[in-house]
Amino acid sequence: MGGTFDPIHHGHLVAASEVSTQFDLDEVIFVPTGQPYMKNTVTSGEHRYLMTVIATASNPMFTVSRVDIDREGVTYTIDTLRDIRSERPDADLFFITGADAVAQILDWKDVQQLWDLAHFVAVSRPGHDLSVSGLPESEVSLLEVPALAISSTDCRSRVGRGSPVWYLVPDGVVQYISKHHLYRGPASRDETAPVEEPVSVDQPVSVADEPASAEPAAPVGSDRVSEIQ
Ligand SMILES: Nc1ncnc2c1ncn2[C@@H]1O[C@H](COP(=O)(O)OP(=O)(O)OP(=O)(O)O)[C@@H](O)[C@H]1O
Ligand SMILES: O=C(O)c1ccc[n+]([C@@H]2O[C@H](COP(=O)([O-])O)[C@@H](O)[C@H]2O)c1
Repeated sequence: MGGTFDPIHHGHLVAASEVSTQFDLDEVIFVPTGQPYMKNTVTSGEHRYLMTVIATASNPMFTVSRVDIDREGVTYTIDTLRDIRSERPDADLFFITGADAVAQILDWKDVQQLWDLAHFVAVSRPGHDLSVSGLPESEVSLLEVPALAISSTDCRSRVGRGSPVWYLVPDGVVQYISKHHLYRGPASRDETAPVEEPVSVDQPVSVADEPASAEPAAPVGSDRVSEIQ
């Protein structure tokens, strides 16, 4: 599953879990993009990679690949799939994508060659039509997944204006965002969103200031999570 993951949220995780079950996958590899195509990334690849590691650590079937963040230049899925293929020459590869992303797929780089490298699974997403016309049925499967109206844009915007992101993203990711002061600057805010309490860049933001009773216990995770946090 490729994505900017800025930050990774439960919409990504539920989609991956559903596809994994429905298609009887052995592993789901989350691949954070390097420099995403036509998208302004506000957070470094390393932060996005580590948040993805934290979010997936409790599921032994979930792994995270650095192939895109370690490759220079714009990330294209053709390169992602070639790299993953060279690491796993005998695997049947599936590429998981959401309804919004798959709507653009016919414009992706070398799209005809993409079909040879993987089978694509497009999942439903609130606010986006999954019945995209023109997609080759033999190459792209469509799957309805539980509807979670969560987006990374909204998560960044919420942090920027001091609203909680608990339960939208995994607990460890909330803690990582707070500890590393992510998404506090003006560039992270969605100017169309209602501003509840404007915060200045210097002002502490409330993700770290939830009432003690609202603070969940430390997330389940492996040693690598406590090391990187
Ligand atoms: N809530 C969701 N339900 C289903 N699929 C999703 C959901 N959120 C994201 N996806 C899919 O996951 C992949 C990675 O998404 P991405 O990292 O760009 O997150 P995003 O929430 O769309 O981010 P942003 O708001 O910054 O555009 C894309 O294929 C996207 O369509
Ligand atoms: O290959 C392309 O031309 C291409 C163009 C746009 C997006 N993608 C991939 O689609 C995935 C989801 O992208 P995004 O921007 O929604 O996070 C991610 O893995 C991107 O690298 C790929």
